[in-house]
Amino acid sequence: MLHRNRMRSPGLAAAATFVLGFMTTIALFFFTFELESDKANLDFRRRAESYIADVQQGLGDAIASLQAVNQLFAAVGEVSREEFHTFTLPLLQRQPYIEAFTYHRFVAATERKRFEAAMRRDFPGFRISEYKDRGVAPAGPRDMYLPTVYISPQENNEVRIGNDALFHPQRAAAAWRAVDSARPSATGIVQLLMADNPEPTFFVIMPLYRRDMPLGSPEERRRAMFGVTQAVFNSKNLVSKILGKEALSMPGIDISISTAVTPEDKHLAFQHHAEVENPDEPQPGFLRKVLEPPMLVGESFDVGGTVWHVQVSGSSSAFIYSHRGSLLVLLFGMLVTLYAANNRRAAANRERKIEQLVEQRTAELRLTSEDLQLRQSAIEASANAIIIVSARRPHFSIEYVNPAFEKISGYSAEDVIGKPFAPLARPGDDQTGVADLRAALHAGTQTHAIVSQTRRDGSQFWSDVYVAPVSIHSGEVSHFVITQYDITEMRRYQGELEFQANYDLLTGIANRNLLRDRVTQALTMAARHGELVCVAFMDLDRFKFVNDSMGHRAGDLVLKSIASRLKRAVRDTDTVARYGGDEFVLVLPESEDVTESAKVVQRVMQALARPVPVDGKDFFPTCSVGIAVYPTDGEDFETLLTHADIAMYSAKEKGRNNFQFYAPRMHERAAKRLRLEGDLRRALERQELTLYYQPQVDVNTGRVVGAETLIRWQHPELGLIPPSEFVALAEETGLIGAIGEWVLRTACTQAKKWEQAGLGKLRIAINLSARQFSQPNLLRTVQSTLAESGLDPSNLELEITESTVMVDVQHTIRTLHELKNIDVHLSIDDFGTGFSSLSYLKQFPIDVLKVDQSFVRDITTDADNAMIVMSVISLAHNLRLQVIAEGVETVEQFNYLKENKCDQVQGYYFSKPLPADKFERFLQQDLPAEA
Ligand SMILES: Nc1nc2c(ncn2[C@@H]2O[C@@H]3COP(=O)(O)O[C@H]4[C@@H](O)[C@H](n5cnc6c(=O)[nH]c(N)nc65)O[C@@H]4COP(=O)(O)O[C@H]3[C@H]2O)c(=O)[nH]1
Repeated sequence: MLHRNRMRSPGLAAAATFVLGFMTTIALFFFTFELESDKANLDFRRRAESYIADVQQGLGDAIASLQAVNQLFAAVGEVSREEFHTFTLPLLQRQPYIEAFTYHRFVAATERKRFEAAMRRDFPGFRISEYKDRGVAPAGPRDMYLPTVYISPQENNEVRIGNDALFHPQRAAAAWRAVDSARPSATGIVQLLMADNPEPTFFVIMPLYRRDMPLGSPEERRRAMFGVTQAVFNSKNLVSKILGKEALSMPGIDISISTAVTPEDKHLAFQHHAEVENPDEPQPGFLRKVLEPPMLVGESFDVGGTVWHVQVSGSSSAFIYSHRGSLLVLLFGMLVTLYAANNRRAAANRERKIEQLVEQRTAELRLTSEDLQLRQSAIEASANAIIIVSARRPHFSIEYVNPAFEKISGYSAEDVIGKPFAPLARPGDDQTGVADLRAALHAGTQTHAIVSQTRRDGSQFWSDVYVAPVSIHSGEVSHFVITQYDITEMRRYQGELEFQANYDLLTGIANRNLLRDRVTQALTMAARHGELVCVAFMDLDRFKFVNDSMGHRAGDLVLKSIASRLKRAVRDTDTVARYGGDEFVLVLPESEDVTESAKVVQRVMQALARPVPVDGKDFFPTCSVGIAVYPTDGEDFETLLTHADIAMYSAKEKGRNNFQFYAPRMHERAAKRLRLEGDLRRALERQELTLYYQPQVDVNTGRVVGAETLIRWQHPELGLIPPSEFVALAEETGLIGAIGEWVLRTACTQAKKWEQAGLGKLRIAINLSARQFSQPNLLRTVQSTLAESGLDPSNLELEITESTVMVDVQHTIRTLHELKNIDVHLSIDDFGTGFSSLSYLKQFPIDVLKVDQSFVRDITTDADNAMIVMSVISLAHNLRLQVIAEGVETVEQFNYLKENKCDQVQGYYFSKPLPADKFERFLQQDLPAEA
């Protein structure tokens, strides 16, 4: 990957392209350069050779002209000066590079004078001369002279006439060489002795021989010689004219011509340097020097016995001119290279960006793919139903459902794909939620609604439906994601919670919360319409006994039954509420007067009074009712309820099973009761409770056989309080448990003391409350107390009221048997007031029936009561039970009981209940106790 990235580096790619392009360009450049060089060389060589040929030709032509002059002399013999001029002047015009043609005659020293004399005819003062000190002087003496006779053009050259050619060594040499060889002979470049401007000059000399003389050898030729013709050339002009302006203006071409008579005697005949095209141009650098190898063509040829060497060389200007193509190639190549490199870099950049983009997209796609898989899995795994519906297809048809949908609705994906979303498809569905969903789908907005739906099996379920619009590409909504939360359970639970918050779970009627609401509502309405509202507080009489002795299940049954009776007994507009335990509240709104409300309450009480069958036996519920009326007894819920409660206690105090309207005075009693309750809690520890004992007398012997223990409360402020004022309170508050144990312990201990004191074996009777009797630890408590006190169990009698034993007969039988098993005496108290049946009585392992004092009270005046007492005594005896009558106050009562075989009696007739010490004295003084 790293390697690939490196290859994709735009810089490297560009560099590689540049190097490749550069090398190609350089190769092309060199290739083109080579071609150009070859061509330039070729051109140069051709041109140079052409120049050399021209020079050679020109020199040849010049010599040919001289030969023509020489031929004139050969042909004519003696040539006059005019003929010479006539002949040579056209030649000079035609070949301007020839400076002059001359004719010279060999003049021996002997002939000098004659010759000079002859010449003076045309040229006065003529003398054979020579150059000396930049001037002309008569020639010095020598054997042979070769003076100029004719010179063409003569004008301006007359001074040269008579000049001895042999005076000049090079010319002399050339003259003798020409004579000896009979060929034209050229001097090398010589310096004209007379010329102000020392131009490079050379002479070509041709010999003239006398006719008809042998010329076979140099000697013969010397003998035949009489003169020479000579052409004077200005080599610079000569070459310039031969080559012409065109050649000499050729840039980059240097021409150099030198002549040499001998290799040592070499002179420059012509020198041409190419013109510098732009003198300001910098001099060629190293590269140019390397690239511009010198081009050189040189050739030597013979001109009249002189070696002419022509050398043509190429210069830089010729190079630049020649290598324009390769430079263009180089320039163009470099431009193309740079362009290509730049393009490559841009392309590499683009490639890299594309690759990066592709990699990024690939990574994104991978992530997206993983992300999609995760989301798909999440959707599949979701516990909630997820449905995707099309926003474009008609009826918002379903495109996808997840497994949770299938599980919740019972429909498979195949069932619903392509079909409309069910709640929307159900015609006539007037649920508000469905309407909201439809509206949201049509509007392309999100919403949430709770709707009821039908499962495949037809069952209903509730779902919280969320609709969210989704757009895949454009901003247009393409789909909706519908999420369904099955809230059936939650709603049920919510319903339950709401129900629990407002209704009593056991009975299903209103609880305190709802009661408060209903009362508050009723009060608001009543205040608006000037009506009354009655609040009736009902407390079941003796229900706690039912609950404690028969168990909670039985108690619950009773409460349910009571609640349904109450519901049925009132109007729909009335409220029946369970306030707690066995307390119920009736709210009777829109009452016009209290009499009407009182009638309703009475009707309710009657409805309640019917027996409730519980575990095969009938419970006869009664209730005590307190009524508070709005606005007289209070204007708010709390006040009305408190006052109704107080009135209810008043009803209880009035013997239960009645109703009382609240009266302000009740308040005091209620307050007292409250205070008593508080004081009673502390009474035990403050030792304010005390026991009184009432003697029980054997009817036949008249002796005290036992004592009933009756509790008293020595209140520090209220004085002695009878049990009727606090035992019920102790029952209701549960204090009876501790108080009962204290009574049992104190009484047993007291009886043992009396026994130990020699007052005889008295049987101590103790009242057991219903709550005590129903307590599971009763047997253990009795056993331990007997053990602690040391009292013989047979000396302990436990009194249980008839109503208590009848609450739960099975429990009674079981408990009584347990107590009987430990040899404790058992008696049924208040017999005749309850609803005992004979069959039950037979099952109870009891010893004594205690006739309630209400029967005894009228025994002598009320035949019915007398009859009842007689029946009870008879019944008891039949069951081998003893009978004790309580509340015996008169001798008549005693006698009647005695006549009717009552076994024992108890009452004020013998003694009121006495404190222990008094009872002890009573035993000692009034009746001798049975030893
Ligand atoms: N008018 C009249 N009354 C007579 C006569 N002889 C006895 N009495 C009263 O009759 C009640 C008999 O007790 P009970 O029926 O068991 O009725 C008792 C009993 O049910 C309950 N009680 C008393 N002490 C205790 C106790 O220690 N525990 C429990 N659970 N209840 C008790 O309180 C009730 C009332 O007790 P007391 O006020 O002591 O009233 C006693 C007694 O003082 C009479 O000749 N004429």
